[in-house]
Parts: sequence; structure tokens; C-alpha cells
Amino acid sequence: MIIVGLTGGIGSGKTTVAKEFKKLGIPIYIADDEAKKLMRKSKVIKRKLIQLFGNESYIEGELNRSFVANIIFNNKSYLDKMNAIIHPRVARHFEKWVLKQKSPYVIKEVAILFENGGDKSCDYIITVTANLKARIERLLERDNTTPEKIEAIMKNQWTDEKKMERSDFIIQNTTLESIKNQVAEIHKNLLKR
Ligand SMILES: Nc1ncnc2c1ncn2[C@@H]1O[C@H](COP(=O)(O)OP(=O)(O)OP(=O)(O)O)[C@@H](O)[C@H]1O
Repeated sequence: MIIVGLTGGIGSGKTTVAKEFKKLGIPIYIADDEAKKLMRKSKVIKRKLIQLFGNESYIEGELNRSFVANIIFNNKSYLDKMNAIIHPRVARHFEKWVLKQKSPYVIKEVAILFENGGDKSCDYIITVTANLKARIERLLERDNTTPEKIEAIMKNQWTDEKKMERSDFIIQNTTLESIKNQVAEIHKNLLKR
């Protein structure tokens, strides 16, 4: 199975792009969504996160996101420790998921793909890039967030330039119509490989 990693900075439009691949019949795996599900369902992950952040990190079985976000964005070592708990388990979950797919290739969306060395397990990589101002505006509209919180997340992500240098395909997220055309081109290209 060909694994195509799909990455890009926060709010660049990864999920929007992934949905276009889905419309073409390609299975998509959104690592952040799967991580959230595992944090809710996996007893081991819950136990380890409570050990790391304390009892306040879960409220009625749900991760207390604002409590945890406050800790990790003020102390990167906690972010690294949290990633060390979650990432290997998401990776194993993905491996099992891949075995069940019947498709010429699959798309794996990961926000911090290069940052965590996940690029090494992909055959090809697509980076989505978008104008910084547009990204911030779209995130402020989508989420209950602030420019400061967005900036804090961006600080832990590689720049677009660094990601683009190491990518096989680049999608410029300008308009939705343009995304559709770029996805169609990449899809055609991947089917030939
Ligand atoms: N070309 C576009 N025109 C208008 N809105 C867009 C466009 N691309 C994305 N959006 C909107 O911007 C927001 C961010 O896009 P999306 O969720 O796809 O980004 P993402 O990279 O997956 O985000 P995250 O990093 O948070 O996972 C969404 O609300 C989406 O609908």
C-alpha cells in the first residue's frame, strides 16, 4: 500500500484537502482525530496522561483540553512527554487501519509529520501551504481561539519553506476550486506510480 502523508501548518487546509481526496474514493486517516478518540477510549493513555498532568486532566472521562493546553504550551517538555505517550499508539492504530484498506494509496493527515519523524514512514508527502493572514482568520472563525494561542502552536511547527523543500507535492490553498484541481492532478499522478 502506498502511504501518502498530508501535512501543513495549523489552519493551512489539510482537512479541506483530505476531503477532496475522499471524494475521489481515497481512504483518509486523520491522525489528530484518531489521537483524540484514543485519548477518550484507551485506558492506558488515560492512565499515563493522568500520571503526567494530574487528576484535573480528565473530567468525566473527557480530556480537559484547556487545562492540558495551558501546561504544554508553557512548557515544551510536557508536550514532548505527551507526544511520547500518544504517537506510538496512534502509529500502531494506523498500521492496523492500513491493512484493512483496499485502494491504490491512502492519505494520512498529520499536522506535525516532519517534526516527529513521521515522514520516514510515508512513500510520498504533500504539504499544504496558505497565506498566513488567511490561516489566522480562518482559525479565528473556526475555533474558539486567540491569535496568541495560534502563534504558540505555530512556534512548535516547522516553517512551510522547510516542509515544502522535503515534499513531493505542494498544494497552494487559495480557493476551494483551486484545491480541487490540484488534488485531481496529484491523484492522477499517484495512480501512475
Ligand atoms: N480555500 C479556503 N477558502 C475558505 N475557507 C477555507 C479554505 N481552506 C480552508 N478553509 C477553512 O479554514 C479552516 C481551516 O481549514 P482546515 O480545517 O482544513 O485546516 P487544517 O490544516 O486541517 O487545520 P488544523 O491545523 O487545525 O488541523 C476551516 O474552517 C476550513 O473550512
